[in-house]
This record gives sequence, C-alpha cells and structure tokens, in this order.
Amino acid sequence: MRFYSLNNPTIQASFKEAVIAGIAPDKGLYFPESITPLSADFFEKLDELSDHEIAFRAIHQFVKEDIPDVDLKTIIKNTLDFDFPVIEIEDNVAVLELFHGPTMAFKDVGARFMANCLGYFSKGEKQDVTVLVATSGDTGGAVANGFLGVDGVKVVILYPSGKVSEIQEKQLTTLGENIEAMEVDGVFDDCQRMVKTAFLDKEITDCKQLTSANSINVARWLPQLFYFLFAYKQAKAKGKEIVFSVPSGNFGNICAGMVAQKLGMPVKHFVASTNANNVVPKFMANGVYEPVPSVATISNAMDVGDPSNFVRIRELYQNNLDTLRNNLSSYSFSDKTTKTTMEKVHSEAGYVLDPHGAVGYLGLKEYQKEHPNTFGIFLETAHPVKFLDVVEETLGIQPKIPTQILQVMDKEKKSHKISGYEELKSYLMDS
Ligand SMILES: N[C@@H](CCOP(=O)(O)O)C(=O)O
Repeated sequence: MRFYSLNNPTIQASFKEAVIAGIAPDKGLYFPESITPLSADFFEKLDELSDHEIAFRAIHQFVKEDIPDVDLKTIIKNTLDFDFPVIEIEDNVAVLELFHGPTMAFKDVGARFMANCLGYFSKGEKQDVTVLVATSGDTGGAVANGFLGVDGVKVVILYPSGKVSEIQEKQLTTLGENIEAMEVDGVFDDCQRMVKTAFLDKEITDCKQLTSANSINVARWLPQLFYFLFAYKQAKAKGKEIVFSVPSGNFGNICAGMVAQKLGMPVKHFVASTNANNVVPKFMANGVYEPVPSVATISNAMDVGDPSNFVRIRELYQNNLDTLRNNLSSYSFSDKTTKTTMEKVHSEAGYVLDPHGAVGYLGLKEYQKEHPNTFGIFLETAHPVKFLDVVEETLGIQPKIPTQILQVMDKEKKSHKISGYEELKSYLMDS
C-alpha cells in the first residue's frame, strides 16, 4: 500500500516510511491510495470473530507489505488488552466507552499501536527517533504511557500551559525516562504549529530523525477505526440503522470511523460534535473553512481551532460538500449546555458523562430529532475522573479514582516552560 501526500499526490511513501516520517516532506498528511471494502460476509459474521481478529483483518491491507502477519498479530495483541463496551443508557441511545485502557482515553489505542509499530521498525536502526507530539489533553498521556521505555525512541510532548486538566498534566509530565514535557505559553494550535514547523526545519532534520505521534501519523490515526467495528459488532443485533456521534477536536477519530464505513461497515450517518471550537460546524453550514485560534472550554481535549484531519475527511468524500453533508452532520455546544446535559443524564439515566461524552450525547440527540428511528452510539472518549473538578462541581459527586490515575497523582510534575519555536528548536538540537 502506498500513502500519498494530500498536498501533492505524486509524493508517496510506504506505511513504514509514512510512520517514520510522520508527515510528507511538503507538510501534507499521508492518505492511503486505496481502501478496499472487506467482504459482506465479514460484517455479517462479525459477532463470531474476536476483537483481535477483527482488528487484524481491518488494518491488514494498509500495512501488509511492511509488517508480516505474525508481527502484526503481536502488535494488535499488545495494543488491545482492554474492553470497549457499548451500553444503552436510553432507548436507541448508547455509549461506546473508550476509557478502559491505561490512560483512560481513546488515544490509548492509536498510541499503543503506533508505539509498537515504531518499536518494530526501529529494531536494528542506528539512529534514534524523536517523537514530537502536541496535546490539548489526552494524546499526551496516552503517548507518554505507550512509548515509555521503547528502545531508540525519545518523546517530546508539547502542551498548552494551564489548559489541560490536572490529571492529564500529571499523566504527561511525571513518567520520566524517555518522555519529556514542554509546557507552552499558548494554546493547542500553537503547540501543533511548532511541531509541524520542526518537521520542515532542515537544521533539525539534518541531525534528528523526527516523527509525530499525533493522529497526523497514519499509525496513530488508522487503528482508531477498530473500535467503531467493535461497537458495530455489539449493536448490529438491534437491526436498526446506526449513527455514530463523535466528540471532535482534531477530527482523527471520526475520520477513522469513516474509513471503517469505507471498509463496508453499515453506518447511516456520522455526527461531529464540537464545543465552542466550531470551525467544522460552520464549514458544514456555509462551505467556508476558516481556522481560528482555539478557545478554552471544559471539554479541553477538543479545544482545536484548525483540526488537522479535516483535510482527510474532505478527501474521503472527494472534496464534494454535498456528498459529505449526506454522511456527516456537525453541531457545536456551549459549556453551559454541556453541564446541563451532564446533570440531566446523571439524574435520569444514572450515568456519569465526562464533558466530551456530554458533547457527543448532545450531537446525537440533535440528529435524532429528525431521525428518531436510528440507533445512536456516542463515544465516551475519556473517563469522567480525568475531569474531576468539572464532574464534582456539576454533579456534586466525588467519583472513585481508579488505580491507573492514583498511580500518577502523587508523582512530581517535570516540564520545561517554553514560549516560542526557537526554544523548542534549541532543546531539540541540544538534546
Ligand atoms: N484531542 C487531542 C488533540 C490532538 O489530537 P490527535 O488525535 O491528533 O493527537 C488531545 O487530547 O491532545
């Protein structure tokens, strides 16, 4: 399988090259040259297959020239050792819980898959790889956890100072070893911009092998399609048309779901649910894509003003807005509505939503106003305990803190404060 740059299709790479480079030399995101649907039989008999078998068959076409089957199976086994339950909380409204992994966010899947691929590709390589990653909250912790102790790999995480939750900050600043955290005086988009600038900085790339562990990297992005298939497996017995509502920030997650649909998964519609960072809902309404600096919200992991992966979504629908609208709706919700929804779902269904999941729930309900006979699944992208202050203040409860989180809470935060690109560059050049 070849992957081409979305800026210039003649620039191409193998899966291995795309993973090691992160983005194309022209700063374009890599995109697979083809997506071949899986057999109808595969979807009909999905409930007879294990999650590992489903994941293997789904990702195989994208990686098979670079990773032998036996190694791919090991990578999948190391990645997926937790559950992805779908729980119906109201008639025709179900939550897909993506927080049962080590850092309690959906990012654990992509981060672990990519860490395993990079570990596999780096075996016997002379030059170490530096993984740069920008985070608005959850990616950082998942990447830190997934790459901790991986030989030949050093990780540098950039996060916006004061704009991630306390637990998220602990997860990405306390592990030590091959993981370094950079606390940036700015917003997530500044962090993402610095990372992309470093990739094109010849002075750095002449002496360092850089890659990205954000969803711009195909090995972080594509495995996110697994759990859409696991959810479909659990929901198909309902015999209804299925709709996914995805809380969206950088749009890699929903885009991976759309790849699952291209693989043949029967889905009626996707909903991209956002907080006040509403570049995509606006684009869907008026056809004008206008990135703006992100604003801080209580669903901070979605505070993205220029979502990297939206370009991939447009490519999936040949840049045709009408075709895209047939398949995707997008709505934006305020913090106030998000909190009211957390209260309502807690009192009526006894379910504790995190602020991101609440935004996903709201998007689903909005879509179902016009399509009441669908079976809706919204994604709980992170455990509510990661947003302890908001949950305690909104619901007046103190959630039990799971062991994975307790383990980092008492550790000491270690970060380097930086305010601009030159400081990142000096750090990378000198380290
Ligand atoms: N929501 C993210 C922002 C980065 O997204 P990614 O999927 O491209 O890594 C976060 O939690 O950091």
